[in-house]
Amino acid sequence: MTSKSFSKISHYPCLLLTGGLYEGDENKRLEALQLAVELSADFIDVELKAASCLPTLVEHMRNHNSHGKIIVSCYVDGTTPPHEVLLQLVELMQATGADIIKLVTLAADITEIKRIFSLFLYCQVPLIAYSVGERGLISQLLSPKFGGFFVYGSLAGNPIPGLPSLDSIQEAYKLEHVNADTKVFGLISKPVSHSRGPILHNPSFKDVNYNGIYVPMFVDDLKKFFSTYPSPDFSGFSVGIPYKEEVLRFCDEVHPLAQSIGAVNTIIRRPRDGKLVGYNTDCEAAITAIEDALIEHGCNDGEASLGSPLAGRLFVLVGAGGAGKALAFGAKSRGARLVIFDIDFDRAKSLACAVFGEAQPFKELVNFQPEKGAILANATPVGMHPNTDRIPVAEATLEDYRLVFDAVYTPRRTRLLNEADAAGAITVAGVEMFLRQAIGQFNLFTGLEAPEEFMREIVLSKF
Ligand SMILES: O=C1C[C@@](O)(C(=O)O)C[C@@H](O)[C@@H]1O
Repeated sequence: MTSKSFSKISHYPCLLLTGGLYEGDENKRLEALQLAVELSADFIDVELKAASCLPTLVEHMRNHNSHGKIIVSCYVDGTTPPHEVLLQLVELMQATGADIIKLVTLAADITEIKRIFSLFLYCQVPLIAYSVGERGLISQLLSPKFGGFFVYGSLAGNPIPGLPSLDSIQEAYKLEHVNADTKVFGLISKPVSHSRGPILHNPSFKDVNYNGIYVPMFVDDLKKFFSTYPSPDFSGFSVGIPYKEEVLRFCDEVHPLAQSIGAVNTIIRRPRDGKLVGYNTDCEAAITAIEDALIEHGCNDGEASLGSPLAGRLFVLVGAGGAGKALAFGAKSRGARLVIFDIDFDRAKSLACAVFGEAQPFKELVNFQPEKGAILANATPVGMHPNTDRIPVAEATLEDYRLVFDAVYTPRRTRLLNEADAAGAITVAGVEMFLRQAIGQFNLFTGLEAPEEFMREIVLSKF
């Protein structure tokens, strides 16, 4: 059976079974493994390619009264093979007599990971299975939920794409608490590794004793993603760049505020019917952060009697994408007057039209001189890590703004905020919006009240 299934597998065109990086002599390899036995190793990892040495190794273990376990491992080069091929490979590895088997693939798309998760149902010995690469990260982070035997992490100072760091396994993801009942939440974005969401949401779940995990999901194709992971295990999502607008099409229902904004940053899978319901928590997050800062600085004069310190003020918005739309609708709802700039003038015009504002060509931004007391809001990624020396407006124009807000939150203090500060403006950092939108998401994800002080503490100490 073994040789037959091996020949079937090796005929799969993309399946190259590599034997790790070892290129030396097989006897030397066996000697090293035997030495591991003599040193009382708990686990001894043997490449599938070298599995013919197992009888000798097992004999050696018996002679040394070893209680170590043998892991037979295999790295599949290329993209994750089809389900049947993976199953045959698992069978082949089981047939070596391994105590534990370990299968590693390279994920070209996050949807491939479903095939990895399904292996845990079939394998008769403990299984370690994961995909490396940024798109494969959930295979490791969710493996304790689906039945994986071990999670591998990379050492500090030596990051490996797709392997979580050992620190994050404990500190951020708290994988020791993940089990079959854990509800999965994730940030759908591309790129995704910049997000601080996991550092904030996971400890907050723990703080209120909620059995959930929040993971980065590098998604290339929304349609494929939602059709591959329709299970109630995947209970909710944050939505990041570039998907906040496109994702509306995949929601069964959209909250009226998100619908009028035309952008969703939060999705809940409604437990009673499995429907995906979209919300926007960015809007209130950004606008209340700006309002609170104005009030704190005594700027609730003039038309503030209308209910908001933004009422009647000029609100200059740079960027008319997902975050920009949320800011524009929020500012409009508070009675501000909007001027909108976007590199795509048509996009600026259509947003301006929706909020009864004015669109101006992007090239005018460098010379745009606002009236005194205006608000400037950056909703573009300009200035975001790693391009931290960039600034979306000319510095000379900053002195007339009363308040400058930057939606970018990595770094915490952007060049725009530093320059605005120097020019005497009140500044509101993107982390404040990030924190508030996350609090809104937490409430929707869990149905519980978010531990706001605890979350603020994390933002202050870890961001
Ligand atoms: O814009 C953001 C930031 C975010 O995408 C992140 O990077 O964690 C998460 C989203 O919920 C939020 O709307």
